[in-house]
Amino acid sequence: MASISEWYAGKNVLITGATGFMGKVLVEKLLRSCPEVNALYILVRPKAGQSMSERVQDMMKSKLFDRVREDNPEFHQKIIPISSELTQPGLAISPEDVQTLTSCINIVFHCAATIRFDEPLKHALQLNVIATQQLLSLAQQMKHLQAFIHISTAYANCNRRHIDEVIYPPPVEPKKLIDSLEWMDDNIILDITPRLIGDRPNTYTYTKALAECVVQQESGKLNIGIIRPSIVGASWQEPFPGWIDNFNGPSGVFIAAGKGILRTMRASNDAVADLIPVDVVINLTLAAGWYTAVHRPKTALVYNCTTGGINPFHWGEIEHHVMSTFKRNPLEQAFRRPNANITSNYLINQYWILVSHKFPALLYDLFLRLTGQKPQMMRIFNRLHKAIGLLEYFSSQDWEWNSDNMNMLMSHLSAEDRKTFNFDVRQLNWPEYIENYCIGTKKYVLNEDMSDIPAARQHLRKLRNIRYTFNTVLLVFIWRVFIARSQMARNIWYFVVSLCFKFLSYFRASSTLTQ
Ligand SMILES: CCCCCCCCCCCCCCCC(=O)SCCNC(=O)CCNC(=O)[C@H](O)C(C)(C)COP(=O)(O)OP(=O)(O)OC[C@H]1O[C@@H](n2cnc3c(N)ncnc32)[C@H](O)[C@@H]1OP(=O)(O)O
Ligand SMILES: NC(=O)C1=CN([C@@H]2O[C@H](COP(=O)(O)OP(=O)(O)OC[C@H]3O[C@@H](n4cnc5c(N)ncnc54)[C@H](OP(=O)(O)O)[C@@H]3O)[C@@H](O)[C@H]2O)C=CC1
Repeated sequence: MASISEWYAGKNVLITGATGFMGKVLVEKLLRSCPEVNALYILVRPKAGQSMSERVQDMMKSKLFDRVREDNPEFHQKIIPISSELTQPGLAISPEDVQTLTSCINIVFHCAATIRFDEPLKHALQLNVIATQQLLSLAQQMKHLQAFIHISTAYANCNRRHIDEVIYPPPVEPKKLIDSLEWMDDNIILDITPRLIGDRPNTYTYTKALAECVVQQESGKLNIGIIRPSIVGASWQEPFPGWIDNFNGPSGVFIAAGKGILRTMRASNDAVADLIPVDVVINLTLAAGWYTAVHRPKTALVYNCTTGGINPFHWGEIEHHVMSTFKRNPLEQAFRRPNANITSNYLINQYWILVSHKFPALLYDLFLRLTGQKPQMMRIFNRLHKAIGLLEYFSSQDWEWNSDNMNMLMSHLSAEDRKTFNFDVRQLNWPEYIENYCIGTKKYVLNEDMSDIPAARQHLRKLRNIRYTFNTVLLVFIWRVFIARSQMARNIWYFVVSLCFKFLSYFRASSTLTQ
């Protein structure tokens, strides 16, 4: 049987969400490990004043593509951007492009989605569900299509504790919801959203569950695979360790902790931190594409792509390794020395928010005002609290995912494919991974230079001295207020001093006797 890269040789691949975090890694891996692939058609929209082609040019220039560029400087010729806005009817693809896609595509990877937890329901539905529906209709017209791979999330069914590799009944019939929301006013939708999402924490997980159902309903005669990654983090090995380019999920939390801004967060020390490296997810996705096309399973196969059941690591351990990495490799211009703690206790967390977040922010903003600058720290903390508030649901509890299909897929790979498309997370060394992850946020998200680490360490020493000075001043102040003004405090103070004196005299006398 042909190896995975042999199978991709000569194939035309359609990718949605190719400008996103996972999409980019998918494009890079395909070009690097399947160099004979014929063409990658990517659906891209213009954004933030940049045209579609400018965005694709920028993407190809990024560091992520360094290894591909080295192997094949002409790699960009294999990337064919197609203008598309997924929220528009017909995905806003021109009739000529539809013609091209339906006549040549062999495999589709659907990565595009809105992953914002606070997305209004109507928009999340439009992108995560209706766009998926439209893409499936387009796929039905593709004459040479061999597989359709949909990227879902392991948290689509996070209202269950144990999650099997099956498509669960949807919380509501997607078509009925689409029809109802079409005529409803935005304010009414906002009001009924909590009732609709029920025991799911946000519109993201809710619409991703509906999307899985749509994939099942609209699949017709297509060969379908569904990948459900848990919390996707920086790369483990490929194209180089620690690659990450966004603030999503844990990355933003790590950065905020490394900058000394985040001091406390609600999370359970003992809960499994189900992080999965992005290269693992992409290797599994490509292998699943190959398997789906070659073996044509009778029903859509779901792959839970998680680490918790295979090689568990906990939030408490993550906290320890993140802090120790950022102490050794500090971020530039930290606000305070990194010292974040997680706790599952609501009141303790609120106390530390007050003492370690709000109070320093107030002081710093006061300092900024006094020096004629614009106060900004309180605003930053408010945004941070909103973001971590949305993540706490995932860091405070455990889920169990069945991963039989992931194991089954691995057993079908040749020894060579298992190396090239490695998704065996038993080999993952967590402390090393977390260290590379944190360094990756420094290098690739914040674009900080590793050669500036001595200066960053010097800055941390300065912050430590400021803290010591501040604590000393505070102590003297307390002395003045309480000890100097109250007779009882003075008595206690004299009692403590005389006790220390007696202890010292006793210690001196006994050490003279033993000589
Ligand atoms: C040591 C402790 C260990 C414990 C550690 C526990 C970790 C516990 C993780 C659980 C993780 C679950 C993950 C579920 C698994 C999925 O299924 S994955 C899907 C993951 N999705 C996400 O993570 C999306 C979550 N994010 C959101 O929903 C929205 O970004 C938020 C949080 C509501 C914020 O919205 P917003 O205030 O409108 O801000 P947003 O537009 O996103 O960003 C504004 C700007 O701030 C920047 N920014 C965002 N965050 C930051 C930041 N932290 N710092 C600096 N800048 C930032 C952005 O880059 C952006 O810059 P510009 O592009 O404007 O230049
Ligand atoms: N990141 C994670 O931790 C996890 C992600 N997933 C799933 O993986 C997939 C990819 O996620 P990730 O790469 O992190 O997400 P990103 O937000 O990084 O990427 C989303 C992609 O979708 C595209 N997109 C969004 N809206 C539109 C639109 N209206 N028209 C055209 N394209 C659009 C974006 O394009 P543009 O650049 O133009 O905005 C971008 O390419 C998603 O399906 C997500 O649900 C699952 C589990 C965890």
